[in-house]
Amino acid sequence: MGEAILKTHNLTKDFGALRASDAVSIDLRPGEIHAIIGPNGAGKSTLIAQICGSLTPSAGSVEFLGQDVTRKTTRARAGMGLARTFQISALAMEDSVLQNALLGALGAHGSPWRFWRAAMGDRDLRDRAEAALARVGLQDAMYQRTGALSHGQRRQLEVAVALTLEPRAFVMDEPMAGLGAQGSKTLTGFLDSLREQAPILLVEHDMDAVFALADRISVLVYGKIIATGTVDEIRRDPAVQEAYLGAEA
Ligand SMILES: Nc1ncnc2c1ncn2[C@@H]1O[C@H](COP(=O)(O)OP(=O)(O)OP(=O)(O)O)[C@@H](O)[C@H]1O
Repeated sequence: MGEAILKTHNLTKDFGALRASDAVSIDLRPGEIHAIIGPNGAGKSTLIAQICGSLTPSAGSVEFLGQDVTRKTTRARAGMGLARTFQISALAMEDSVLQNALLGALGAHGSPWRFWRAAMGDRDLRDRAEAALARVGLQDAMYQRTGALSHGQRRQLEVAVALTLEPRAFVMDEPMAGLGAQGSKTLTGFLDSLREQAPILLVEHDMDAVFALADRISVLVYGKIIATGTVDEIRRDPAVQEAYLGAEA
């Protein structure tokens, strides 16, 4: 695997006396799914928020595509191709699937009606939106109301929206949350193929999904990375078993 696309260097975040991220250094390499796991309150969301720019670190830095982006806004990072998905659904439920993909392509969520009318007429944007929908398997649902999609299909649409921006890396926050067993299985298969498009930093509680998908896993406990390795290495690691996986492993 080549040079890392995304890296953190000693990323640290204090909330008063609580150190929620403690000198976290991880990287995301081309073509991989790197999962971050850890018990509730371990600092997974805090870490992702600093990587994406919605939370300022107390110390340390974030590097994306070889650039130090620690001081860049969320929007600037997104513009460079850092695609965050699934944290809060940004989909407009009353709009059609195609409209949502188009608005993503336009980077214009929340823009007035006349903007999207213009977007519908823009062949290039429309091609990009349609290609992204085809990529996630939603080409037949293009004209459906987004609110009528299943939870799993909405996740796929969120990925399509992200794809229209030609992402260089995905950061995914619990994509399996709220999906049933079948939905998780379908989404797992889909994410498996998505890593070729752009590598995925995946925070996920569903261990079946993590073990099925991850090329590498990092285990976060009390804000610190206690181990990084392949699925087998992590399953066998005594410190990980003690701190987190227990009988599950
Ligand atoms: N804005 C904040 N102010 C104060 N403390 C915070 C804040 N955000 C998070 N924390 C604390 O930081 C620690 C890490 O929280 P975080 O939400 O990052 O963990 P997590 O691993 O994402 O948990 P979960 O798996 O439950 O989502 C927790 O002790 C939490 O209470």
